[in-house]
Amino acid sequence: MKKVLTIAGSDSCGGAGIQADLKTFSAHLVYGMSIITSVTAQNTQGVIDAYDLPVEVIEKQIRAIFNDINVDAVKIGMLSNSRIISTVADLLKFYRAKNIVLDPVMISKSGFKLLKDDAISSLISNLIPICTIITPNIHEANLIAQMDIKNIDDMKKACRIINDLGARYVLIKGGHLNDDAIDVLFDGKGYYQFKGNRIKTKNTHGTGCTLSSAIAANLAKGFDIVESISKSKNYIQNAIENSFSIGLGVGPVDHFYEFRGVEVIKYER
Ligand SMILES: Nc1ncnc2c1ncn2[C@@H]1O[C@H](COP(=O)(O)OP(=O)(O)O)[C@@H](O)[C@H]1O
Ligand SMILES: Cc1ncc(COP(=O)(O)OP(=O)(O)O)c(N)n1
Repeated sequence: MKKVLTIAGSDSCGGAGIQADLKTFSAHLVYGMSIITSVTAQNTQGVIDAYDLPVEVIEKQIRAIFNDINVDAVKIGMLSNSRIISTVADLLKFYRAKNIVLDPVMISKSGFKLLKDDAISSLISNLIPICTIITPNIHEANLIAQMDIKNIDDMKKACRIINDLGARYVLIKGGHLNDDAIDVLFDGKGYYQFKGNRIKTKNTHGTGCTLSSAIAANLAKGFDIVESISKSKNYIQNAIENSFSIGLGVGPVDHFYEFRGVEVIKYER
């Protein structure tokens, strides 16, 4: 059994954060473990507040896992401030963690800041160089690459800039652009596009968390990066297709797994 760890915040309504990650791990038949960094009071209408755990408590959780268990992949989600970021980065380096998937969570869909403004530089200098893959959405990629992404060509350019910051693989998600939901991967040499049909729904709570956790699960299982993303893209497509309303606002995606394959286009540099 492959063992996958999420280091992220708790979402009380269960659609994003730790809860989405663990559901995704279970659906991928890997054993899920969790380090909670922050507790959010959150529902389908938005994030009401967030309470960070002391770094000492986060450190103890990480040491408890790595001192005992062989971790096959790590997904990183909400780390809200620079102290938490540097603590997590130092410990992952110390334990030589492998298959690190960094979802650089910055702001919820409802507009609540899940990462302090002054911590973005710490994320760039401490976490990007140690991750295997970073999975920013358009907004996050804009802030990291200092760009204003409007189309696929801009996504490719931002991928290159973020790759230069030290991320081995960069996957920029196109969920927030119009038209098809196309995600762009840069592997340092060439580009791949992962194409999804845009699904007309308001229920997209937890899409980013789910995609990054699925990638971590697939990397843990031994798939290469392109296969891991392809399978995960298929998973999120199904999850959004089956999303549903549970409250008055943005409902969660669901966690079914059915592999149908996805169109992948490879580009030379
Ligand atoms: N309406 C949609 N239809 C199909 N795929 C979507 C839709 N919205 C987002 N996605 C996909 O979900 C994944 C998460 O993307 P995104 O929503 O941009 O991330 P985040 O939750 O971090 O903002 C990506 O693969 C993206 O292409
Ligand atoms: C605790 C917590 N972590 C991350 C998010 C962001 O989730 P994401 O899938 O990127 O998008 P939304 O859920 O905000 O739509 C979160 N909300 N809470």
